[in-house]
Amino acid sequence: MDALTTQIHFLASTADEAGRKQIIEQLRDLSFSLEQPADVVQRLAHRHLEIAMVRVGIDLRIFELLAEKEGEVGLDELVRETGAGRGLVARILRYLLSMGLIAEFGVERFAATNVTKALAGRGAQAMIYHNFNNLGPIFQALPEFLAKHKYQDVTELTNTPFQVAFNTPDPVFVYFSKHPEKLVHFNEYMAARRQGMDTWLSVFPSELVENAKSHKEDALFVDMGGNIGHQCADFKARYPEVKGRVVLQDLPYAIDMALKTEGVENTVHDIFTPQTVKGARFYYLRAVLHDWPDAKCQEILRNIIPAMGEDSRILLDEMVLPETKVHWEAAQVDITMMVSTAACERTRNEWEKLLESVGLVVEGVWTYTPSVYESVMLVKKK
Ligand SMILES: C[S@@+](CC[C@H](N)C(=O)[O-])C[C@H]1O[C@@H](n2cnc3c(N)ncnc32)[C@H](O)[C@@H]1O
Repeated sequence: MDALTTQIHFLASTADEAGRKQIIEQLRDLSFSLEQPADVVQRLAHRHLEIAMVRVGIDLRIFELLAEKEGEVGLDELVRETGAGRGLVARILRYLLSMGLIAEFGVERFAATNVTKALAGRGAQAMIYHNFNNLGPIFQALPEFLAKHKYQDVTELTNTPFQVAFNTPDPVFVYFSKHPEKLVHFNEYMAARRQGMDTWLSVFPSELVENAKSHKEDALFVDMGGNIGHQCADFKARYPEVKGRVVLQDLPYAIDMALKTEGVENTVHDIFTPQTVKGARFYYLRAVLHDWPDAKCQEILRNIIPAMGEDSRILLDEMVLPETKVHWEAAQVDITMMVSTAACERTRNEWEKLLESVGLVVEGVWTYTPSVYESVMLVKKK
């Protein structure tokens, strides 16, 4: 077994990202194939507990305390640093260890693993908080919601498990506009989620940006629904010399928190109103259309088209799902979109149909993540 493990570690260390993910999937399937029915139940039935305990670990800074040290950390030190009860800390550590989230070196001696270090990161922590605090109650409401609606497609923005969970008639973004404090973690996660990883900027042909015939006063890049402006900042950093305005657009609650990046204009704009920046080279929307059902996407796109000049292109930075064998990371985001905004992730066919319905066509697609199929689509008027 040890020799096999060494070999697998070697294979993974020499594989590219797609290969590494494939190894993880094969090992998962191998592990599942060894399970008896009782193992399956034990693995699945306590899934809620895992994220609750990870949140507790984050609240107590356990992952950071372990990750900050090079070597082992004793139970007494963790008790002292967290200020929590000794018995409680010991039980939390026992659970985290049993789930493979930290390492143990003998009695009451603990250390960080690569998983611990990941959970010590701000972006990962923000995602855990958002999923536990905001998505948790929605997932809890899902089974009864579906039963009540006789398992029909979820298509109405104001009739999803989200409204049940948050006891509101408002659609998600209206609700969060009124409760911006609930989105702090989400915004932080959105900003951090691709740090150090490939983004659309890694795969999109740079000549299409560099050859833009922009003047200083023309708009080069308009990031619609750009949240707090991390994509604008990345774009500016990647193309510091290219002339043209870089404009961030979002709702007031996001713009109020926006980064102040030199050369980026932070502006309030509602995607359901006509685009006011005319003739921009690129209207960029990342993970925006996946928040909306088709009819709403059509509305968003129809509000951009009149502003487009001959050279204008829409850049959709979204998942493009394959027709078969969708990876679980993508499938879980698809369900998350359904339960909160009656929206979905789309296949290439579905994207093309949606775009065609408003007179747009896909000119090119560049994919930059193997498991979630994140891709940038270059879109023009027909
Ligand atoms: C899933 S987030 C994506 C954020 C950003 N594009 C990214 O990829 O990091 C969707 C964004 O759409 C924004 N949004 C929602 N409704 C909007 C509206 N009516 N007008 C403008 N922005 C909106 C939200 O505030 C949020 O920042």
